[in-house]
Amino acid sequence: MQWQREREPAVSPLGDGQASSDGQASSDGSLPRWLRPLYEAEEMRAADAYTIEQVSVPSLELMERAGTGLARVCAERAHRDPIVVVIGKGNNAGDGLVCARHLRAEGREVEVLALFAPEELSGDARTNLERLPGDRPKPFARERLEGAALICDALLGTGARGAPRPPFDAAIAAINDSGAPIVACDIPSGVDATTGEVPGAAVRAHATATFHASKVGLHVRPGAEHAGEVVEIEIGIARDAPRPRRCGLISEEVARLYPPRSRYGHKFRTGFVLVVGGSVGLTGAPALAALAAQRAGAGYVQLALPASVRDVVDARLLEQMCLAFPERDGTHDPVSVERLGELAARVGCVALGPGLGRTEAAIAFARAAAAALPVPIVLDADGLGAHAGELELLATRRAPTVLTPHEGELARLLAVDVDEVRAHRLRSAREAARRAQAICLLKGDDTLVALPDGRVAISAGGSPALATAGTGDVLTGIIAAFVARGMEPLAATCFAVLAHARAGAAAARRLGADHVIARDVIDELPAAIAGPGGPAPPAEVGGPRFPRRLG
Ligand SMILES: NC(=O)C1=CN([C@@H]2O[C@H](COP(=O)(O)OP(=O)(O)OC[C@H]3O[C@@H](n4cnc5c(N)ncnc54)[C@H](O)[C@@H]3O)[C@@H](O)[C@H]2O)[C@H](O)CC1
Ligand SMILES: [K+]
Repeated sequence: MQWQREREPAVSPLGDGQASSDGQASSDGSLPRWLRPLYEAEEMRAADAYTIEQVSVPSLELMERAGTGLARVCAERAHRDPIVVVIGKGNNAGDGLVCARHLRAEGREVEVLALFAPEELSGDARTNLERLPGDRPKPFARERLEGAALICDALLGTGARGAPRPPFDAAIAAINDSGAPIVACDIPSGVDATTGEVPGAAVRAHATATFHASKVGLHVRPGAEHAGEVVEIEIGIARDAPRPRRCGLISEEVARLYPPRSRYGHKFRTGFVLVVGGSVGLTGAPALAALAAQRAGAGYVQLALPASVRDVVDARLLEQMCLAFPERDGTHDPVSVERLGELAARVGCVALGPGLGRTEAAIAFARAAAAALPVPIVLDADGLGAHAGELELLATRRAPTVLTPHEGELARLLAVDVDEVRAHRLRSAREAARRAQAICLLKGDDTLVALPDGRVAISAGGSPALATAGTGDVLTGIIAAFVARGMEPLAATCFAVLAHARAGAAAARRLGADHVIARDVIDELPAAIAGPGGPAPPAEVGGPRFPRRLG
């Protein structure tokens, strides 16, 4: 298995192994089927233009459907009147005007507040201004929001670039200050639809009615925190219009790629994981990663530990094999890399880094081990720290690499400030993936899984209970197990993110989100991996196999 590089056979980390059997496009740079496509602004514009030009659907018709759906979402959420629709001057404003017309037609009291004079509106928006029955829009003023039962934000949509300029910024602040429920038209004004970045003022919506399909920016923080509930509105975009190629939401369908256990498999073949880490005082992390790997389906799990901590870890683990390795300053000695390489030859995946420590020896060891190991690795925790500012070192590896940083670790890897990563999560994850020629998983409720070619899988999240110590080690163990079982690295990483989130949510339901600890997440893994339908054993392991008698 190799990364796609010049001069090397093109084997995509997206899962060509499944491409033929599952019919999943991947090697051509499109998204696999188990990612639910998310649109960037430019991709949505292209799909829009295709529908208008190739299928001859008038742009006004698309706007009509968009505004009709938006009105439904507003009506559902406004339990009294008046509803206030605030408009800018582009097509987003046009959708808002259609929405206002439909709400008035239903007998709702609707006030339209405009930032611009009618002659400044775009063509379709102006047409819909002319079609608006009743009162004309009033110039926007903060006081006019007082008493609003609901505000519809139709200021800026996918056509916006950069921080909202005056007068948008002040209007956005006033909308947020009003205290009224807010429904955003397509995207909360101020959120970048392509990146989820929020470079200035941005509306904090309770719900977003987004047209055709969801946008990237509604699922990546900080934009995701502004979106509220996301409602997709069908507007009749042509079926064969260009589809997104860069980002998608990890869907339940990825679970189908989890390989069934063969009746004839022995413990090594059902997934052999080696956890390399541990140091004096840091023994829990490798133990958690190892336990998680085995619960996630690895048939055999070994731990390579510095000699003096071996017995400590061994006393906690029954099913996993703990090996003692040469030690320096309480952690692994770089001299042991050669032995590690020999050991790893039979291994399906190495989890490198949990509890390794940050001494000079640890750093030298992690770098040498990552460079030398000829098998897939998941690099976590101190294994990542050892590569701070040196991501390029990983690009020469000959087998897949998965990096699993949180924002602070990614900042150190890229040698930038953590605020920079926080504000540009997509860009940062892509940058690390490109420089390391690796999969870069950036943790968060909106976990991002970036590939070197810029494609990104995004987690739908929903598991705040995972914000507790040790859950990162658990995630590392799950990824390692899935890779060791033979899943392609991207599918393995994404399914691990999904299973981890499901397990965290299940543990929270059982114990309360504040009381979940990492071990509880491991306990929930079997059900989380099996999914809502329960485990699906392949026919060949469906029960005892007795010979059938004829006659
Ligand atoms: N298929 C669809 O999804 C459909 C979408 N529709 C709606 O159209 C908008 C996109 O419309 P567009 O006219 O391209 O852009 P906007 O309405 O977002 O506004 C652009 C407008 O704002 C100015 N501008 C840009 N950036 C800034 C800034 N930072 N500060 C201030 N002003 C800015 C720019 O100059 C323009 O004048 C989409 O979101 C949907 O709501 C269709 O109606 C139906 C099909
Ligand atoms: K908007």
